[in-house]
Amino acid sequence: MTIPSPSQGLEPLRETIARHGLDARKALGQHFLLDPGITARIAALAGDLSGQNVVEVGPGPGGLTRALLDTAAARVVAVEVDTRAVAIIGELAARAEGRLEVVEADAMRLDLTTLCPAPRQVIANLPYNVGTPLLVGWLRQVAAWTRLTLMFQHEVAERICAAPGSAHYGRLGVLAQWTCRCGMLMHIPPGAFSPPPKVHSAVVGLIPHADQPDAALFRAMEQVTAAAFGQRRKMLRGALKALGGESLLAEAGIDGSRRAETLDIAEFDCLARLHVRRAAAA
Ligand SMILES: C[S@@+](CC[C@H](N)C(=O)[O-])C[C@H]1O[C@@H](n2cnc3c(N)ncnc32)[C@H](O)[C@@H]1O
Repeated sequence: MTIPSPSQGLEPLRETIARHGLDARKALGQHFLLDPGITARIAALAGDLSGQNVVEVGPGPGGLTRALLDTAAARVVAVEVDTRAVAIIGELAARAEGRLEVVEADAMRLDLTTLCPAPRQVIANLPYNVGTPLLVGWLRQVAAWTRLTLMFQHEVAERICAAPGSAHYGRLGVLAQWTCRCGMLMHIPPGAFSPPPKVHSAVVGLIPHADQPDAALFRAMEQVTAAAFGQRRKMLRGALKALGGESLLAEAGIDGSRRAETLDIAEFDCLARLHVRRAAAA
């Protein structure tokens, strides 16, 4: 016997969108995925979701939400700021036998970890305009998540996964790779979306490391990377002047004439730990 999937028998997404007047708004970064083949592939990239609670940010008309309900996830909590989309997800929730909850809120102002107990994951096709600040916020307490499977514009995905020495390597990549194992999982061309964006997109997977920095160390890493990459053409002894410059670098065993993009994650880790220790001793 085949068990019907929760999304079987639902009206096509284009009809749902038209019925609710959900014309895409640029200010909300609305580019919708309507192809169930693509949304199923994204849901599959998150791995086995049995027993996991999933937070989806920005479900829009619910294409990815439908795919998530078709997995073994225990529960899906969808956070959406657009009232029109909230109404659509509310209809879907009414058919989902308690497995879907919709929260009308701005994800930038919400602590997502309060929405469901662990084990939990974030899976989302993020609005381009707030994707980076949302990710940095989640990295601050990333131990709360089993995994994050997130779609960004392709250039942001490249920055998250960039290796030292590459053109895309910078603050975002250091923060992400310092706290998580990061991988580029899937490329998605503009034509897959309605309406199509001007840029390509990519799905990134982030699996938190077992050891995580405390809040003070994370703040120190934000300060060190902001200073180092804020003036990336400068030698580190100049760029890190306000944080101790040559003396900090000498204690870390790093040549002050190097530039930020040549430092690997372990070297940045060393600088952040020294910065915390020096700040505590001051
Ligand atoms: C790129 S669309 C993705 C929609 C849907 N997940 C899909 O794949 O078709 C981004 C969604 O995020 C929502 N959104 C934008 N800013 C948001 C915010 N600050 N908090 C919550 N949702 C937001 C938009 O309304 C939109 O539904």
